[in-house]
Amino acid sequence: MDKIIVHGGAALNGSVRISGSKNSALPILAATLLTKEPCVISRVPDLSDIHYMLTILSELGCEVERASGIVTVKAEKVLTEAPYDIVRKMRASVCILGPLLGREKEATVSLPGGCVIGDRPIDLHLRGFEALGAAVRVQGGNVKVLAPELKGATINLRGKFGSTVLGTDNVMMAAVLAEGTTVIDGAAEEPEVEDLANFLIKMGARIEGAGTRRIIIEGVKELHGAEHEVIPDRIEAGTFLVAAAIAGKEVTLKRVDPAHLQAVIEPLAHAGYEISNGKDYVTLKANGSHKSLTLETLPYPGFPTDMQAQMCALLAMTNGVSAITENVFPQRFMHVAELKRMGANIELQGATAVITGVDRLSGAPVMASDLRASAALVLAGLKADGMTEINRVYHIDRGYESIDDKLNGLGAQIERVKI
Ligand SMILES: CC(=O)N[C@H]1[C@@H](OP(=O)(O)OP(=O)(O)OC[C@H]2O[C@@H](n3ccc(=O)[nH]c3=O)[C@H](O)[C@@H]2O)O[C@H](CO)[C@@H](O)[C@@H]1O
Ligand SMILES: C=C(OP(=O)(O)O)C(=O)O
Repeated sequence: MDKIIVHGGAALNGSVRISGSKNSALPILAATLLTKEPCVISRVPDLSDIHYMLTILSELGCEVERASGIVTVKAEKVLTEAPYDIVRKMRASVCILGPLLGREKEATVSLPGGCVIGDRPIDLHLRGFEALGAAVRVQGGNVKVLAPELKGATINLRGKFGSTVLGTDNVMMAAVLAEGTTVIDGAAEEPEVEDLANFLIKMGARIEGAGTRRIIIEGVKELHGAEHEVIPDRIEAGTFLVAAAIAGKEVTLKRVDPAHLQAVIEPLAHAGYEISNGKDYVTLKANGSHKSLTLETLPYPGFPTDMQAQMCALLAMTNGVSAITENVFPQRFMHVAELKRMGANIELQGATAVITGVDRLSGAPVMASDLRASAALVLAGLKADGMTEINRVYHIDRGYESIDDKLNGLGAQIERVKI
């Protein structure tokens, strides 16, 4: 199990290339199950979650090849039951249900449990499958979906916390091969859903409205192979923007889509950071003094829950009193106790973190508890006095491609120690 040691105080300067999106690549790889023909996906990030997804595809019988960011999958024949040992390691494995149901009319995976960011039910996914005509059975920790035939339907995927990203992906992937028209109301509007739809359209699917709250799908008889490049990872990009705000002079993110980053750029600009962008880059200059912020996480195009922990780290070192309310996963505050161990002044009031900025944090041994919490600790360590030692780094490797090398390329002083 590796650990990361961040030596605080080094200024970040220069440019960094952002990888392809984890949260796009995962459902897109699952979607390759929808055709017997080969699919070629490029800009696939080298992450442990991607590795798990490729292992699941192999175990289901697909031929999988991977060479420097390009993955080829040929799903000539597929099994419909995913092995528990691999599925349990990654919650996003639930998104193989939709394509298997679409193609084989049945699928079984183990039910994802909750995780440290909170309860993570899949009731909305299942509601969508049932509306398409599937029977859902939960037994022995597995969920089985089964349909003699899938028929288009009107489905509302809005739950009490808003829509569901992977639920929208799952229902869309089942509906592309259903008979007739499916209307998904209350669909998630995240760019990753639109990216998946664009891939499905290249495969021959008929989909309109992805990226809006209403997606309309006309079922087709079969899909064919296609090539697709995954969109840039807006959460990795947002994380580097916040790193630049914490410890940067001038940092440019390359190969990004600035439109996807507005919810992070706007509050940073409001706080006083100088931010400019071109078609595929964003530059942040950390001149002058910066203001505290009041933020709340919301589904896209709102401020992303996947950026909340990193923003907490920045605001912990920003003068004044800030507040962040977590609406999407109200218990997603595992980073707070660890930031407090570094000297942050943060009080949790229900789902709101009230953060009183301090001048300096001090390095400490801290524990990564989930992906974005770990990223927040690395960012805090960039400016903390002394050494921050982050344990359980496997969390960070789920979602960041070489975060240590990329930050070191900007001037950070980070070591990865193999234990
Ligand atoms: C692999 C991937 O893309 N992961 C992202 C995806 O997760 P994921 O798609 O799992 O998250 P959802 O959009 O489904 O969850 C949003 C909210 O809906 C609730 N909910 C969800 C499904 C359901 O059936 N019932 C229900 O009540 C959840 O508990 C949560 O409160 O979107 C999240 C919200 O932007 C991000 O934090 C994750 O990084
Ligand atoms: C919560 C995340 O991922 P997952 O949904 O795969 O747990 C994330 O990417 O921040």
